Amino acid sequence: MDFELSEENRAFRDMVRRWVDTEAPKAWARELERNEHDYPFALWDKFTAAGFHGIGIDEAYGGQGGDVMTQMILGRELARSLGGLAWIWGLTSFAGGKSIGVYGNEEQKKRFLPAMARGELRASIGFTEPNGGTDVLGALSTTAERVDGGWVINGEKIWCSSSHVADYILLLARTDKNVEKRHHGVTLFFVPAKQKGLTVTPLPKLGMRSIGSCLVHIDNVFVPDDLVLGEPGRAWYMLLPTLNNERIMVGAFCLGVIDGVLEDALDYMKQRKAFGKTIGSFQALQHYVADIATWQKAIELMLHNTAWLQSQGKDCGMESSMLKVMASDYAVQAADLGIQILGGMGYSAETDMQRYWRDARLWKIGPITNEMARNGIAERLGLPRSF
Ligand SMILES: CC(C)(COP(=O)(O)OP(=O)(O)OC[C@H]1O[C@@H](n2cnc3c(N)ncnc32)[C@H](O)[C@@H]1OP(=O)(O)O)[C@@H](O)C(=O)NCCC(=O)NCCSC(=O)CCS(=O)O
Repeated sequence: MDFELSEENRAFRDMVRRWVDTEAPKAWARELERNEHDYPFALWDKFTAAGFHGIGIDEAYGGQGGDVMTQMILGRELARSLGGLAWIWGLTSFAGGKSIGVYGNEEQKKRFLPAMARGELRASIGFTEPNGGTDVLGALSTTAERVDGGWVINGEKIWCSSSHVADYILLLARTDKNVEKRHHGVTLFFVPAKQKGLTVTPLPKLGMRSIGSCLVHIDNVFVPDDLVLGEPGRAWYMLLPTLNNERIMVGAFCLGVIDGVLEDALDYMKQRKAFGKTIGSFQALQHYVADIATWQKAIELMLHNTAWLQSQGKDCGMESSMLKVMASDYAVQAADLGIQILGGMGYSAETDMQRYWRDARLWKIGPITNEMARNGIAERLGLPRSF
């Protein structure tokens, strides 16, 4: 059994780590995150220059190639400094590159993937609705009605990150109400985000401030047939690998946050003095960092295993939920301890612990609440459905 990354993956990780330290250091990330109303285009452009938007996109379509493992390495390394702003890269990679790459037809791949790889097309997600949250299917009231040459969509979506600057929204809508099960009769559309009938309103929130999470109101929006992804009515089955992929990506981001917390906590403990000693000699604080390092190791192993399962096309529904739950719970706990270790400076906007805490807190809620993810795990263990 080999627990090491391949030589190629190690070289990629080291390259990204160097890139992050020079091009996207923590102090810059702090500034970018703080500016609630300014989407960080400069960061997007740096990702473009580095070729990161092409990671996970097949070379035949202008991408850099790479599988889920490569994406996880990139996600983790970016989040070490950028925290939740790593989603600026991840969103288009997940909602765009991954989705079109997996269930787009040849014409859609040729049309969209090269532009994404070049950083010329931003994608956003429209799954969740205001009255449902995690209960994405139960709350799905956005409908698409068949018309000549396409569909007319009506409804409302919420928490659509970066929709205000997106070119396309990957949108889930009900196209058939007469179905046996509620996950039947739903369809995925790649909706142009700037078109008439779409109203996008950014919502202020606790973390990842500059990313702009939006309410999207959809009023009689026409979408032509060539922007339907996959087979109409069967979107849920297509989506499952991507939903699991998103949970794995969240695991990678949480691990990156833990890396950043541990690095900053150790630096501080080695230089800060109190009661005539460096605080790193205090046993209570040593226990804190020992716990953080233990969580880091456990999540790393789970992340690699789950990403590997998905890269092999194996079922990872339970593992991706387990990873997401454990990684987000521990990332928040780690950042909380990080604040404690830095004391007043941990609470200060001049250091990163508070930013890591605010960003990681989201991942206990989204893309699926940890409570619902645990319900799913229990169900897979053979227990009756609890909701
Ligand atoms: C919580 C839910 C799983 C509950 O779903 P339902 O009760 O409505 O449906 P189920 O009967 O449980 O499942 C239907 C069908 O799918 C299979 N399934 C479900 N989950 C998985 C999985 N993880 N991996 C593989 N297969 C799965 C299940 O076995 C059933 O299959 P059969 O028909 O029996 O064969 C669901 O509502 C859920 O997952 N909710 C979370 C949704 C989510 O992840 N949303 C993403 C939000 S991201 C967003 O909004 C944008 C954020 S951004 O930053 O812009």
